[in-house]
Amino acid sequence: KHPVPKELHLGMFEVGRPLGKGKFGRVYLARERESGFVCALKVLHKDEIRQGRVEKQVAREIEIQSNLRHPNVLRLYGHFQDRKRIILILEYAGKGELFKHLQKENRFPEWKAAHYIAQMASALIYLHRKHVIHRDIKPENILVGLHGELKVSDFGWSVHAPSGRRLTMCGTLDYLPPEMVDQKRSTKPYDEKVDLWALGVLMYEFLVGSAPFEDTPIMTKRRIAKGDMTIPSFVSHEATDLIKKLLVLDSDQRISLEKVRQHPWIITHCENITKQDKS
Ligand SMILES: CS(=O)(=O)NCc1cccc(-c2cn3c(Cl)cnc3c(Nc3ccc(N4CCOCC4)cc3)n2)c1
Repeated sequence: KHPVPKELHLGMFEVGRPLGKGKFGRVYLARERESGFVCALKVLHKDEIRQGRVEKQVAREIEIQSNLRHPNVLRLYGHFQDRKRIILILEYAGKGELFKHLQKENRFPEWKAAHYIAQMASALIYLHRKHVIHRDIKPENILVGLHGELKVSDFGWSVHAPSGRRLTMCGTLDYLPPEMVDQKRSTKPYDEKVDLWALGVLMYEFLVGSAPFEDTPIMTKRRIAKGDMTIPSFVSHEATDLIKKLLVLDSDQRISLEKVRQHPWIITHCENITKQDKS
């Protein structure tokens, strides 16, 4: 067993391999000495946070995520800091980034996509009850637990894989709802219904393997504002029906999360999930 270099020990933790790295820091596998508890440590560098002028956002994201308890929301157990760094103690998601799984499989079979969408609907129902709007639902911000369960993981901090990610990734427009794309038209900046639109984009991407409005940045904005997308014929009628009820330009007309969970497409594929999880 190779000794972990001294400087990597953060007091009570033994720090393991890096899991991912990005703009504001790296994520490491770690184990808490006393208990042997395995977790992930996200190390944020204070000077980079200061440069990025995102101190308030970091505080808010920590505040939000530490108060959340849901099987499909990645836990933030705590955080601590030393002179140079802020370290977040996060739940370890045993199967890594959903984005990687989607990339490898191209697109998911309908039963798997339905299970994932049902879990996302449960997570969003929980978040919206706590008045948290995720605002950034996309495969890159979702991790997979050891038993294949989804974990909404990014409350403001996207961590990028060491390996190449989709170029459009940083600041992709694909998931933006019309009310945020089309400034003049937007009466209210946005409310929790932006997560419903994003859930529709996510469902489309799971089933088709690409986002519904994927195009050049200019064209993507135009197509989102018009809801200009085509659903391939290999997508089932029930799935097509649900996508169309989520990707509705008028946010007030979008299907509710409760109705998503009761939709025939979800029911036929997730007999047990919806009954079990009444949270
Ligand atoms: C190439 S990749 O799949 O490793 N992606 C790199 C990457 C980028 C950003 C954040 C993470 C990340 C963050 N995590 C947090 Cl926060 C909690 N658990 C994880 C967490 N867990 C994790 C669990 C397993 C794996 N493996 C599984 C076997 O195949 C190689 C990847 C990776 C990450 N990963 C990983």
